[in-house]
Amino acid sequence: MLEIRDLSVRIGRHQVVAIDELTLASGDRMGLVGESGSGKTMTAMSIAGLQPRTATVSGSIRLNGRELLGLDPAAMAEVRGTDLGVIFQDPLRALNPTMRVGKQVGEAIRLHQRVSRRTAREQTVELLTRVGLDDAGRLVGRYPHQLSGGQRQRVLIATAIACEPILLIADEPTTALDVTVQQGILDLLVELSTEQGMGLLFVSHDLGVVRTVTSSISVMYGGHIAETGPVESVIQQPRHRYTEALIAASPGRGERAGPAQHGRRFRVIEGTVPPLGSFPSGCPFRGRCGHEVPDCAMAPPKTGPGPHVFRCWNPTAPAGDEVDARTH
Ligand SMILES: Nc1ncnc2c1ncn2[C@@H]1O[C@H](COP(=O)(O)OP(=O)(O)OP(=O)(O)O)[C@@H](O)[C@H]1O
Repeated sequence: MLEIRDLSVRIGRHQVVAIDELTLASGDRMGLVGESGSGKTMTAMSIAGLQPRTATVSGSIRLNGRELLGLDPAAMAEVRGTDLGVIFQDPLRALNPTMRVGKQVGEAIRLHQRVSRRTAREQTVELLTRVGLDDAGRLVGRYPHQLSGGQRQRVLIATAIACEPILLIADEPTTALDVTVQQGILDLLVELSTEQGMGLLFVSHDLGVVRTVTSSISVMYGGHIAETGPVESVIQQPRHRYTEALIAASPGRGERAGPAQHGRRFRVIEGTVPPLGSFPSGCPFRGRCGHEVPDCAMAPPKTGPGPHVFRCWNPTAPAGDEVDARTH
């Protein structure tokens, strides 16, 4: 459904994206992960034709066989109103502050279907209810600033899926939201993708979040794709040194951070190990910490030889080692 080949994005003399190949099958959900500045957003924006004016994009981006690169802005806007939906981190910026939310969603519906304003209004309420907004009938009359962050993101999702796109690009859609509403939005994206057979390209720096949403991961590093694969095999057996470092930097080895880890215990052990990448994947201290859990979350060191301090998630750790995960 999405086929990217030889994609290059340059800003001035600086090449910020260089992707040989990236593909997504119909209805699949892929996470695009990587540290800040690795080129995730620039890749996502280039697919949607929303890259900065100063950027030069070349190569090939095909959506359902149709080449997107080279389309004029009007044609690209039409693609965004039909086959492609886009949602961003900051819904307040993406929504029109001067227009009631009902009208914004209604316009997105009317872009796609020739229906009367009245029908569009009815469909708007249905759509807002579908994205989990209770009392949609009342919310339609509000302006974006009169909604909470979570409600705004749901409105933006409703706008993006109004045209029943075949691909939804979601760039850090929950990063700006309170942790208590994040999971609801993530669940909604998975649900919509499954129900509508909609592909999802989910951009995030947070492996834990990606793990709960997507089935595959592409790891970006310095504008390149370092590796691609099913989400669990990339996390459990990273092939690229950079992926290992990204996992190490992620709390609980890709597990969700925040309340989900609250109350879990870990032991801190120290030791010297060879430089990153030169020991086999898995825990170099397996056995020494006194437990053998199947998914030992021992994180490899970030760089160089030790000594390194390891945090070992260990559900059977003795009472004395109990630590609140959130404070570490
Ligand atoms: N408008 C811009 N003008 C010039 N350079 C830019 C612009 N936007 C991004 N860049 C550069 O392009 C590179 C890739 O940026 P991009 O925003 O795609 O990274 P990212 O992986 O999405 O990071 P983050 O997670 O912080 O959003 C970086 O080197 C960044 O400095």
